[in-house]
Amino acid sequence: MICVYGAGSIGCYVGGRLAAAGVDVVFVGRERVAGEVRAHGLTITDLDGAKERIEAPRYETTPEAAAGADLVLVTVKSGATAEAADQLAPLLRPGTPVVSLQNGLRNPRVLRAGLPEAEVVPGMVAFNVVHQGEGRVHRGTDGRVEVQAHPALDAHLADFARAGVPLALHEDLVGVQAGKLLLNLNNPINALSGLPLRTELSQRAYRRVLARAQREALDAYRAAGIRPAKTAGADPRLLPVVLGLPDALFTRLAAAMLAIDPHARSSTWDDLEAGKPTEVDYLNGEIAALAAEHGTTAPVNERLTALVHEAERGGRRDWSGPELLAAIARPD
Ligand SMILES: NC(=O)C1=CN([C@@H]2O[C@H](COP(=O)(O)OP(=O)(O)OC[C@H]3O[C@@H](n4cnc5c(N)ncnc54)[C@H](OP(=O)(O)O)[C@@H]3O)[C@@H](O)[C@H]2O)C=CC1
Ligand SMILES: CC(C)(CO)C(=O)C(=O)O
Repeated sequence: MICVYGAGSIGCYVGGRLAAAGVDVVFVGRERVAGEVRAHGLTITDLDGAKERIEAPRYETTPEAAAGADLVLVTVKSGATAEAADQLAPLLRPGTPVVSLQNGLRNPRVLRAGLPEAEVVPGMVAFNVVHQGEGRVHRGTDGRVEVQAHPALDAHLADFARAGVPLALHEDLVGVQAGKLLLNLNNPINALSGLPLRTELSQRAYRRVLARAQREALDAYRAAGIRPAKTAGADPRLLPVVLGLPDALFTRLAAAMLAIDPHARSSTWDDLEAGKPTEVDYLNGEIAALAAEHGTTAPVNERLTALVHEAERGGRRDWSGPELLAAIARPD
């Protein structure tokens, strides 16, 4: 049995694809989602027009449903990882593979600390998923599920491939996570803009904010000896340059970056919209922390983190690009 622990957008999508392919999946999550799934089943769609239905998925709301799982996919937001590990620790057999399918850099470390007897495997989801209510989850971009190669996963690879969510294996995921984080530095910008991702990224002023956040991240990575992998098909060092191009040129040269469902938004926007704390401390906040650890600073990422915390407390979520560009240039 595969357990999806923290089944929201990503968990329902990946677990739903597996369940639709006949894999034995148990979803563990909140009553809010369980109620939807009980009433409507689970419907999985994507930007290519695919649609799958799971009439009666097994969606449970207590940790005990994870007991004895052969594989656990952790899909809680980063702030809930330590709690998830504490809940899973007494329930899993030693050696159970536990894959973190989360953004940021530090979740695998947190899981290892809380689950010393499990085989924790770093992973990452490169595509966007929107939870549309009534048990519907929609993949709004292309992208793969990336994981670190581990023998404990071998028995499951065929299931993921058959389900249409093949695991892309890497010898070392740190560079892949660091590359993905460069894209996730856009999460607060998107959330603060109040716009869908495609509309936001089509505007140069927002992209210039992102480019600045990425330059700080690249400096912090260099100081920390982290080599980010190719991201969105590009050398990470070129990303800020491409983002800074005028709109007409960007639209032509970086069409792949705009191949996003017109309604898709960042998971940080989802959290603000739902009135929940965001993951920003594990995204832009992680870059600020990494910079500080290595004796430099990342003021743009610090400022974006602070603005998202203000938004969590009811602050503005309708920043225009030029306003945001001015705000990151200004000290607090
Ligand atoms: N959504 C997206 O497009 C993408 C997201 N990601 C990453 O994937 C990860 C998951 O994101 P996403 O699916 O959007 O998050 P969601 O908030 O949609 O889903 C996580 C779910 O887990 C629940 N949860 C939290 N703690 C527990 C617990 N201890 N036991 C059971 N359930 C729990 C949450 O409930 P509650 O909210 O009540 O705490 C929530 O329903 C994040 O790291 C995110 O950054 C990566 C790529 C794209
Ligand atoms: C796919 C992407 C980059 C979309 O913003 C994401 O990871 C998120 O929303 O958290």
